[in-house]
Amino acid sequence: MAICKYWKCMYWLCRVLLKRKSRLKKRGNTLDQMGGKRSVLCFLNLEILLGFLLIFAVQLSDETDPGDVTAINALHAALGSPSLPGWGISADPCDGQWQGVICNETNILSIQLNVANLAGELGDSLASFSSLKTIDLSNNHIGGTIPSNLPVTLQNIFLSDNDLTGSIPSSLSSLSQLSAMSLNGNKLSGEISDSFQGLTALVNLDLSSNSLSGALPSSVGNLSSLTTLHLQNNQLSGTLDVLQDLPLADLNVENNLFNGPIPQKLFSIPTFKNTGNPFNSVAPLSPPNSSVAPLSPPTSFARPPPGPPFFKPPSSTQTPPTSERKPGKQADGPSTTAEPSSKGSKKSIKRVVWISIVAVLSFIILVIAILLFLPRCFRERQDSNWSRRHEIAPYVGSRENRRDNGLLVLPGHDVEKAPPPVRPKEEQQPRRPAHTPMPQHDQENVQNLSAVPKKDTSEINLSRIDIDLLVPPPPPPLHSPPPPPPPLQEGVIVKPIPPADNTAMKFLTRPLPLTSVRSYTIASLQQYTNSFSQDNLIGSGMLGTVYRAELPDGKLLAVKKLDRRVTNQQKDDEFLDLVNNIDGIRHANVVELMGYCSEHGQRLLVYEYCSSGTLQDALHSDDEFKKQLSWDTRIRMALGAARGLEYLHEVCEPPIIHRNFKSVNLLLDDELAVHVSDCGLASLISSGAVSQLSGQLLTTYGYGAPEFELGIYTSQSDVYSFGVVMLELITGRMSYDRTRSRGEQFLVRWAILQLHDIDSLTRMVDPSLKGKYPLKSLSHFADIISRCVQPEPEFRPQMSEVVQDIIQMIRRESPSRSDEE
Ligand SMILES: Nc1ncnc2c1ncn2[C@@H]1O[C@H](COP(=O)(O)OP(=O)(O)OP(=O)(O)O)[C@@H](O)[C@H]1O
Repeated sequence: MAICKYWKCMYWLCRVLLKRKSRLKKRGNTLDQMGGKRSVLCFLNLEILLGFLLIFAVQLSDETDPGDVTAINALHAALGSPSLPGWGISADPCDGQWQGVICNETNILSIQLNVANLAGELGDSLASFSSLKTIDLSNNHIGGTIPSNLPVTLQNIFLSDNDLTGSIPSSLSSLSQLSAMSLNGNKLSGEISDSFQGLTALVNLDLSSNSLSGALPSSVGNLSSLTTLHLQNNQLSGTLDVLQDLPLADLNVENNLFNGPIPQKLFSIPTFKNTGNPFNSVAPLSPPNSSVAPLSPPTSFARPPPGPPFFKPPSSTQTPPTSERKPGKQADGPSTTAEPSSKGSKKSIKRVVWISIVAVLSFIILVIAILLFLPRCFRERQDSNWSRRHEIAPYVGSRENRRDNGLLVLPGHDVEKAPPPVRPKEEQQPRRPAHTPMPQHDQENVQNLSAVPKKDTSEINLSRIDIDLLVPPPPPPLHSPPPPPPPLQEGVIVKPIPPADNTAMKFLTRPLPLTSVRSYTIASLQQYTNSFSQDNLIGSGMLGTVYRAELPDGKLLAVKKLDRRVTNQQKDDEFLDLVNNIDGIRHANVVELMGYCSEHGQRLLVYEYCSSGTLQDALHSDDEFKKQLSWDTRIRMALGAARGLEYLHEVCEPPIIHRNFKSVNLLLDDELAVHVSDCGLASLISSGAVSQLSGQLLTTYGYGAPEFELGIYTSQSDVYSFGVVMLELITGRMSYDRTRSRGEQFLVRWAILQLHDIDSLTRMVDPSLKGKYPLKSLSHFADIISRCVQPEPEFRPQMSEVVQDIIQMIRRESPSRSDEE
C-alpha cells in the first residue's frame, strides 16, 4: 500500500511539474528575450529533482520509529503475547489497526490496555520507547516487578490493580514530565525510594493498597504540584511532616502505621483522611476537618478505574477507537523480539543515511536555485495576484475581561474543583462580558437562531431569514423556587467547599440539603425502564449507563445510572448538592435535569429525553439522517452549541467548565436543536475513578486541547473542543478516525493547515452537502474554527465572541441585512 502510494505520488508530481515545465517553457521564451530561458529550464529540472527527493524523504520519515516497533513487540512478548484486536495484522503498530496504541506521525505516544485481561510481565523494553507519554495497563493481572528503566518521556503511568511485586524503582527520578501515577492495588512492598526530587510536574499519585513500609522519603516534599496523594492501606510509618507544604487537595493516609503529631497545616486540606493510624495526641487525633466525612466531594485520584475497559460490551452509540472490539481467543500477536530488533536497527541506520543524503542534496539544490532565481522572484512578486488564496487574518479580538485571566488551572485547583457557591438560577441575572456587549436585539436573535427549525428535508435558507422578525422563544422553564434553606445548609453550589476557618462546622453532621428537584424512587424508575432492560439501554459512558424511561403518560425521560465507582465515595449530601447544582443550569441549549434518585446506594440522574440522538450519530452513523443536515442546519447547530457553552462559561456564576465537550455530548431534539449534555458533571469526571481516563479519552478521540496533556484544563480547553466539533460539522469527519491514513486520523491535525485556503477548504467540506453552501459563510466559519483550535489557550476566543461571530456570519448571509448596508 505504502509503496503504491509512493509511486502514485511520484507520478502525480512528474505530471504536475512537467506540465508546469512546458507551460513555463513558453514563458521562458519571453524571458529568453531578457536572457533567462536557459536558467528557467535549469531551474525546472532542479525543481523536479528536488520534488523527487523531498517525496522520498517524506516517505522515509513517515515510517514508525523502528525502536518503538521493537519495544512494543517486546512488551507484547513479555505480556505473554496475548491476542489483542488488530495487533499483528501488520508489522506497523501505528497503522491504526493496533487497538489501544496511539501514535503521532512516527512514534507511539500512548498504550492503553486497561481491563484487557493481560497477564505476564512488563519486561525490560519500556525504556526503548522514544516518545511514549501514557501507559495504561490498569485492571489486569500483570505480575513481576516495575521495570527499573522507564521512558523519560512518560507523563502518565497507570498500573493500578495488577499483581506487581517488588518495590517502586528509584529510576522514577528521571521522569521529569510525570503528571500522574497510579500503582494502587498491587503487591508492592519495601520502602518508598527517595526518588521524587525531579518530579515537580506530578499532580496525582496513588500508591494505596500495597504493602509498602517505612517512612515517607524526604524527596516527597519536592512534589510541588501534587494535589492528590493516596497512601492508604499500606504499612507506612513515621510522621507526615514531609507533606505539610505540598499543595494537596486530597490526602488519604488511612490504615497505615503513621505516628507522631499530624502537622496542623494538613488539616486545611479539603479532603484529608487519616483514620486507622497510631498518631499520638500532640495534635488532635481526628480533627473535625480531617475527617471521615469531608464536606467536599471526593477528589480521590485512582481507586480502581476499571472503565472504560479495553474490551467493553458493545454500546449502542459511540465507537471509541480503543475499546469496543472483543478479544480473539488465540494468541496471534506481532512477531517477537530478536528479529525485529536487529532488523529495526539496520533499517534505522539505512534510514538515517538516506535522510542525510537527501537533506544534503536538497540543501545544495536549494542554494543553487536561490542564487539563480532570486532576481526572477523579485520580478514575479510584482505581478502576483494569480492565486486567489483566502488568508485568515491574525486574531486581534479583545482579550480583556477573560474570566480566568488566561490563567491556566491545574487539576485540583481548577474552577470545577473548588468553586465558590453559585446562586440559584432564579436569582441569576444573565450577564454579558463587558467587552462584548450584546444588544437586546441580538439577544433575541441568538435565542431564535440557535433553535433549529423543524426537521424536514427542505433546506433552510438563512439568506431568507429576516432576523428582525424573529420572535424570542419562550424563556427556559423555571422550577418553582426552592424552599428557603435552613440556617446550617448551604445554598446551591457547584461543589461544596468546607469553610476553611471553621473546622467545627465540618465536624457536624450536615443535614441533607433541601432540593426542589423531583426525587424518583428506584421502584418507579425500574417500572419506567422495564427493569433497566437492554431494550431501553441507550448507551453508556465514563460515568454510567443511560436508559430510556417511559412515564405512564407516555412522556420519555433519559435515566443516567451512575456507576458505583464514580459515586461510592460521595455522601448523600454531596450528591444532593450536585443535583441542586445541575438543576441550577437552565438554558435552551443545555439538557435539562428532571429529577434524581438516591436510594440503596444507587445514584441516578433523570434528564429530559432528546429524541434525535447525538450529533455524533447524526454526522457519522446514519447517512439518511445526515441528508437532513443542510449547511444552514449545521450553522444553527453550531450556534446552539456555542450558546450552551457561552452560558456555562460566562453566565453561570461561578463559571462552569464542561470538561467533556464532544459531539456525543450534543444531543438533538425533534427539531434538531442542540442540547449540551453532561453539564455540571465535571466534579464527577475529575474525581478519582475517571479523572485519568477523561483526559486520555478526550485526547485519544481528538477533542483534547494540547494543554490537557499537562493536566491543565480551563474554559479555553472547552473552546478548543468546541472547535473540533465544529470541524466535524463542516467536514462530516470524525474527530479521530483510525480507518483513515495516518496523516488524516486526527481531524484537527489534518484540517488545521487547510482552514487558511479557500480551495482546500472547499475540498474539506462534507461531500454530503453536495456543494450547497455559501462560500463566504464557509470561509467565515473556518476563521472562527481556526481561532478556537489554536494551540495556545490564551489566543482562543471566549464563547461569547464565537456566538457573536456566528450571528454576524448569519446576518451577512441575510439579504434584508445586506440590503440595509
Ligand atoms: N438526555 C438524553 N436523551 C437521549 N439520549 C441520551 C441522553 N443522555 C444520554 N443519552 C444517550 O446515552 C449515551 C450515553 O451517554 P453518556 O452521557 O453516559 O455517555 P457519553 O456521552 O456517550 O460519553 P461520556 O461519558 O464520555 O460523556 C449517549 O451517547 C446518548 O446517546
